[in-house]
Amino acid sequence: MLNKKIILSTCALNQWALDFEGNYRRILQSIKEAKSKNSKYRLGPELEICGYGCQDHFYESDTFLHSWQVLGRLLIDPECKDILVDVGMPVMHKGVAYNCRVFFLNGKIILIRPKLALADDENYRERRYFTAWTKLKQTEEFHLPGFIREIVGQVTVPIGDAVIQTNEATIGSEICEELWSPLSPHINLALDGVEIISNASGSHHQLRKADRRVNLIRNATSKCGGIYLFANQRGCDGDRLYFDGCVSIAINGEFVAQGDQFSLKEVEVLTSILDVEDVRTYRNRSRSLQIMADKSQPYPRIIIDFSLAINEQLLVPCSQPIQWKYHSAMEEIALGPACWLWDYLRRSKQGGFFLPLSGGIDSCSTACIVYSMCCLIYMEISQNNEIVLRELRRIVNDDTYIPTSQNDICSKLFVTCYMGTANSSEQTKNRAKDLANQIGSNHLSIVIDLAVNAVLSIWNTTMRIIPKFKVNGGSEIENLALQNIQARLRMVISYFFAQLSLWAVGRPGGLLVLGSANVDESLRGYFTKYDCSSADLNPIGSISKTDLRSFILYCSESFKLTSLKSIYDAPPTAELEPLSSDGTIQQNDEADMGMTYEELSVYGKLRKQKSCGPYSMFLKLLESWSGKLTPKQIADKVKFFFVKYSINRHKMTTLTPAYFAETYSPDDNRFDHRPFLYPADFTWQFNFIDNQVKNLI
Ligand SMILES: Nc1ncnc2c1ncn2[C@@H]1O[C@H](COP(=O)(O)OP(=O)(O)OC[C@H]2O[C@@H]([n+]3cccc(C(=O)O)c3)[C@H](O)[C@@H]2O)[C@@H](O)[C@H]1O
Ligand SMILES: Nc1ncnc2c1ncn2[C@@H]1O[C@H](COP(=O)(O)OP(=O)(O)OP(=O)(O)O)[C@@H](O)[C@H]1O
Ligand SMILES: NC(=O)CC[C@H](N)C(=O)O
Repeated sequence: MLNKKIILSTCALNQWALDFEGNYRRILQSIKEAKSKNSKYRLGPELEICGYGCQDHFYESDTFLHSWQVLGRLLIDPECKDILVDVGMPVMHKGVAYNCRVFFLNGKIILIRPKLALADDENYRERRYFTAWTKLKQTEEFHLPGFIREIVGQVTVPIGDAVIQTNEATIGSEICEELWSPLSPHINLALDGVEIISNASGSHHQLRKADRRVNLIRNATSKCGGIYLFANQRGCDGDRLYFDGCVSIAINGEFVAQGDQFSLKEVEVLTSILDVEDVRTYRNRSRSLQIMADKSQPYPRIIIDFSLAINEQLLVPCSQPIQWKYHSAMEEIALGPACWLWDYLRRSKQGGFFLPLSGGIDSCSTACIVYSMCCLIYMEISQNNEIVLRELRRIVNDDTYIPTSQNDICSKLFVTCYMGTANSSEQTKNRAKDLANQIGSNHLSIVIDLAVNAVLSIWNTTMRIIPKFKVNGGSEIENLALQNIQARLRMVISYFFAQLSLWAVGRPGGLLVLGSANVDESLRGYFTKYDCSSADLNPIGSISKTDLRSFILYCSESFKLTSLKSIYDAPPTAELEPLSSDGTIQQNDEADMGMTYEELSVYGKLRKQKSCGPYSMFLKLLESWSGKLTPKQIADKVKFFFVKYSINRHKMTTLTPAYFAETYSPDDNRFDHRPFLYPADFTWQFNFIDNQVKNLI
């Protein structure tokens, strides 16, 4: 009986750069799962064999060799038969490295399809390692490595911009960035009658980005018709990025399957049953498409005698359209960094986290993210996720451990520590303690004055001149030095406690130190270099204070952490200067910085997202602030920001590796490449602004 219903699968895999063994295991599992659902085609993420984030390891011939070896194992595996498999790996052809898809079926390689448009902006550097294939709609012969020739019995296979024609439908690739680029291949593929477009991605999480992906896929398939499969990596594959799954299947502008964005599952396979005739009918109803399709130049077609349909499926209904469900930005902050921390923790083989908890917004947000990680672990274990339970048992060094709640997990994985000095208040100490009690962390409250005084007496006995706080008559430089020694000693003490805390309770290993400097503090340089923020990892390093404040409110409601209410209401303070005689806090972040966090957020976005130098920032703010401030006041604010930003830019070179979450991130290691020695008086730029101000008076 004529049957045009086909079964297709896509997947999200938690791959890890250079973990060939684990990557192989996850790929194989996804193929088995796809087959168990009767699927005839399985698509996986970009560069899934070696992991997307190998970076400069793509210069190493080993990375290519081991990728071929993994492919070889897949080719001979009986589990990989009777299904068209589409895997991602780097391939070198005539001495040129390409980022490729390799299609294989029943032990034979069908096609190697290199990426046409490489990702090179923001966090991506693909052109550093790969070359884009520019020979559109052309193929060449690829000479297979010797040990692969022996497995497949082929000497060469086609490499290039071709499509695969099965018995029912034609499949074409559009690899990740190709969807985001202006001349996306899906247009030409659709015009040439390709019904199935498969997108293998290595696409990272960014707050509020999911809808861009969804819109791109929806637009592509509603304009051109077609079935679209989106595969993606998920998890931390060894760097600051979190790849966020969101795999999906769409047809003719509607989604029929949606995968998780954040999850601790290592393998997720989505399968749909779709009718190819629906694509043809949809396209046939668009006259303009038909006229353009008539003129289309054909792709080279690799024809295989293979059916994507199975007859028994005739009575099974096709997958139906679904409404795409988005996470709110606050849920994204709670879930993305939590999943990233879990991957980092288990892969680093450490015993948990240590957090200096001050009772302020930033360190409390970090604590909430760790708590969110514990909730996810508990949920997975409750749903019988054996891998997560096995990993947790290994981390807590107890083969029989069965967690009773998220708080129970928190008590094993998380040490929080309030480190008071003479300048700390009872209020912040109690806030830290209350939050720790509610999340169940193993909380310490220590006093570090002994250490501060020890350093001061070394100075005093050596130099015989005693520095004083400003309130006691000291100068600016004395005041800063006395603050910085407290902050920096907290860092030294944190690492010491992190190293010994598990030893003290008879557990092996150590803890990872968490830092909690936010974007605005980093941008303004309002933190001490190598203080408590110089940690192993920072989950909130690319999130602004304004987003974190909303996050604290969100957590107080969704995790029922009532102690967060008073943390939200308290004005941010460093508590590094003396309290008043009645114990109240004198220091205030915004007064110290000379600007509000709200203003900083605006400057941060204009500087990075809108690429504003001093003059264009002045112009933009003139538009939005002119009702409440004079041009001179706006100019002064802009100049003040740029001076503070530029004299502190050197601090970005030592920033703790942070979860990448936002495009206003100032992280100079990957995302925001700028000098760290600036002509901070910006004479030319500021004079120009001043002249404009004169014209406006
Ligand atoms: N261009 C440049 N390239 C490389 N290094 C440069 C440099 N300019 C100065 N430096 C060096 O930088 C160092 C000064 O920077 P740093 O030691 O950070 O000290 P600094 O920036 O002077 O002071 C730290 C600031 O952070 C504030 N703060 C607020 C809230 C919390 C915390 C906290 O830590 O908990 C701190 C504190 O109130 C103070 O305003 C000096 O060693 C100086 O020589
Ligand atoms: N008393 C303290 N005990 C433990 N850690 C502290 C203490 N004070 C500061 N820290 C650590 O140093 C980091 C930087 O301090 P900072 O005052 O900038 O931030 P915060 O207290 O978390 O938040 P806020 O800016 O809202 O006060 C904190 O995030 C925290 O990890
Ligand atoms: N790997 C890629 O090609 C990434 C493409 C795209 N810019 C993204 O962020 O998803």
